[in-house]
Amino acid sequence: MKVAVAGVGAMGTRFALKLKQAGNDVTVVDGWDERVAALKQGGLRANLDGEEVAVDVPVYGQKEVPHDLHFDVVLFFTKSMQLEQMVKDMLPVFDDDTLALCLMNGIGHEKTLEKYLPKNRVFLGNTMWTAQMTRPDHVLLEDDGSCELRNVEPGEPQDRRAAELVKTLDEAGLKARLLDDPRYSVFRKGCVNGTLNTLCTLFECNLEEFGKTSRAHEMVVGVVKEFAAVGEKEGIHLDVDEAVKHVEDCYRVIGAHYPSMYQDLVKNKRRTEIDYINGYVARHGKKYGLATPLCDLLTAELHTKEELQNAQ
Ligand SMILES: NC(=O)C1=CN([C@@H]2O[C@H](COP(=O)(O)OP(=O)(O)OC[C@H]3O[C@@H](n4cnc5c(N)ncnc54)[C@H](OP(=O)(O)O)[C@@H]3O)[C@@H](O)[C@H]2O)C=CC1
Ligand SMILES: CC(C)(CO)C(=O)C(=O)O
Repeated sequence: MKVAVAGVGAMGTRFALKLKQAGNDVTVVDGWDERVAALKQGGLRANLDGEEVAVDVPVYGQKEVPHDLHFDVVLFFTKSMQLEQMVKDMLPVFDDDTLALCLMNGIGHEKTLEKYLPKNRVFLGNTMWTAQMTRPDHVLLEDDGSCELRNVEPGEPQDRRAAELVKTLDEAGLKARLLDDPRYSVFRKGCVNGTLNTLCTLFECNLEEFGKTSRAHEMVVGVVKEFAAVGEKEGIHLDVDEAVKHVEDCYRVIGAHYPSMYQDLVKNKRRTEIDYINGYVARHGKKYGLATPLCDLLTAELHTKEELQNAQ
């Protein structure tokens, strides 16, 4: 499959590397100049499950992608606030049959994609893999994970193409699964990020350390209930007990991981994706007349921490 990975930080590198190693034709695109220069010089370099690997792929800066390239799929892995600009910059390479796949954290990304692309070419999901930039030229890829996706609009040929995408990702060792409802999956993943990313960033700890604290369960249940209430208004009937279990399973499966939001703010002094996670629930709760006190407070606290850290 001909794949462009648009946004090749930590997670984009995991997907690009694995897809390339499995024999796909992979091109990478990024907007961070230092990263692009490092990729052009040394390729995709990572510690992948304890082994140092370096793989050469075509690399383009976000503003210099040749318009005559063709891809079967563009896989978006920017930060949420960078997605819209990346979609606009990648539009010239979209042919009539190019698919857009977004597995990023955050709720509502399909709306951004649908502003620029026909709905039947928008594919959505999420990933439970972990990844971390160690330097602009190197990524750490450890832990077990998975990913899941589906076309947002049911029908052919997109149902068939979703199955093809899942097969390609799965054959690359990315443990892919075809979803029934991608928006359900995004809300369910939102529960993981709205609890673990946000709270581990505030408390500056990893998942396992947070999970061992005495009030962790109470906080997780409270936040998940707010995601479920907003989801309900948007036609998503989240199973709260199952979503809480999904969150709490992370303490065991990827306990040593510091969530991507922690990496952004605590490690790199970067702005976070909070407005697309708890912030989404807080904003939409207001719109639907629902009280979401925990998400309101967590969003305000994260922004305050960004301000105190002078995050860029
Ligand atoms: N990492 C993880 O474990 C997981 C990540 N995800 C999701 O995947 C998507 C992509 O995230 P991820 O791969 O973690 O992103 P990264 O943290 O690797 O970075 C993405 C962008 O942030 C900027 N940036 C990051 N670090 C630095 C730095 N040290 N100095 C300067 N700029 C920096 C760059 O963009 P620019 O310079 O243009 O601002 C870069 O292209 C997100 O939606 C995330 O939530 C999902 C599951 C797990
Ligand atoms: C790996 C996981 C699930 C941890 O919350 C994540 O999505 C992240 O780090 O952003």
